[in-house]
Amino acid sequence: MPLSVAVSGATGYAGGEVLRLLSSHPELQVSTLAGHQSAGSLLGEHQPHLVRFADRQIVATTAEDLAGHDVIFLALPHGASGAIAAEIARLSPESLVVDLGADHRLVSAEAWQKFYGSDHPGTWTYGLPELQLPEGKQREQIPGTKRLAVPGCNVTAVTLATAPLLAAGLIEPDDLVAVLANGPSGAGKSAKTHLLASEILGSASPYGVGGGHRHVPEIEQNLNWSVGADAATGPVRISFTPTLVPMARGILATVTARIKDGVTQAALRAAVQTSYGDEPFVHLLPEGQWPQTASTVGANTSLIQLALDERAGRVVVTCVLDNLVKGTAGQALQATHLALGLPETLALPLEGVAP
Ligand SMILES: NC(=O)C1=CN([C@@H]2O[C@H](COP(=O)(O)OP(=O)(O)OC[C@H]3O[C@@H](n4cnc5c(N)ncnc54)[C@H](OP(=O)(O)O)[C@@H]3O)[C@@H](O)[C@H]2O)C=CC1
Ligand SMILES: CC(=O)N[C@@H](CCC(=O)OP(=O)(O)O)C(=O)O
Repeated sequence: MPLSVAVSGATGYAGGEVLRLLSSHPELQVSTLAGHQSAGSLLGEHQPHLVRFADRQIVATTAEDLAGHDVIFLALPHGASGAIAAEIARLSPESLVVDLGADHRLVSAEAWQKFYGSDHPGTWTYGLPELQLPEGKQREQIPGTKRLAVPGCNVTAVTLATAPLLAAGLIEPDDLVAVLANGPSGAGKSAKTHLLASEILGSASPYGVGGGHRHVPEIEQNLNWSVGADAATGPVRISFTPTLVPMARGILATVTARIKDGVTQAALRAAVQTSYGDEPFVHLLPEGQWPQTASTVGANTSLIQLALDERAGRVVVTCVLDNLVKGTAGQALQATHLALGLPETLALPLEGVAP
């Protein structure tokens, strides 16, 4: 018998993508769709592409309505999942709760307070299966967990690009620079002036510049883990600059790092290939072939390439993914499978829809 699922944030980009991926899932069946302002309306009014769910009514997001399902996806704005998750824990402790927002990702309460400006809601099992740790992968922490905190698109792309090189000791941890091209869907569906078509078409603009973006502590946390250091006080330092560009979906992350003396291109490639060679969703491309965001649209796939810039003494690593799939909903479903003991790749698309 399929497991029952509730999806909150069903009218949003992330919740909608969870629904798309669940629409023909063999083991998980969507029972409840929850929203906020849309409560009482039909999903088809908000997500016309999700035809199988078009006539399903949206309920308000309450712990009572979400409790009792085997799996509960929380795709809510930052800060909204902490309170409802606490209520769900009381009403429905056996449910697997999967948070697609940031509320339960950070270990450091101090970092949460500084970058999100509220009390720390807590720390759950981190849902990035391919994260390279000094020994093994983050995947090993996930089976059996009842609480999953799934990282978002920026953090996933930068972490996947960098962790294998750090874990292998090939790059300096305190001199990392990441510049990203980001599609506006990463900012969600709710109306924002800077995301109007008239603002983004034919233009590119940086944001969160100068170390202030809330993803800095999360990236540093993950990369500190990759070298076996404390999440908040470890040696990793990154300069992180995202850039809004006119493509609906996608992330292109370019990370550069100072290499340690004597490190070769072959050693850099070997570290990434060793880490991801057996991974279904993360792929190092053949030498000289550079990844394009279009190749991952709709897929739970991340593509990576690197080159040694000998004159600069730095490695350049690029990583692309679809922010709504490997950067959110696909990753959430992948980690959910691991938590439930289902096959990790179930119902997750590997191929994109380019062009
Ligand atoms: N977009 C992306 O690429 C990524 C998003 N995420 C994370 O996923 C989460 C959702 O993002 P996204 O889907 O993009 O956002 P959207 O703005 O597209 O959707 C937000 C959803 O949350 C609902 N909602 C709004 N306020 C509340 C509230 N107070 N209580 C309950 N529900 C509420 C909305 O319902 P209604 O429409 O009915 O008001 C809507 O369904 C965020 O935490 C985001 O950081 C993570 C990685 C990438
Ligand atoms: C274009 C844009 O604004 N993108 C978002 C990406 C959001 C994301 O990665 O989600 P989480 O915040 O849940 O991690 C940003 O840079 O903040």
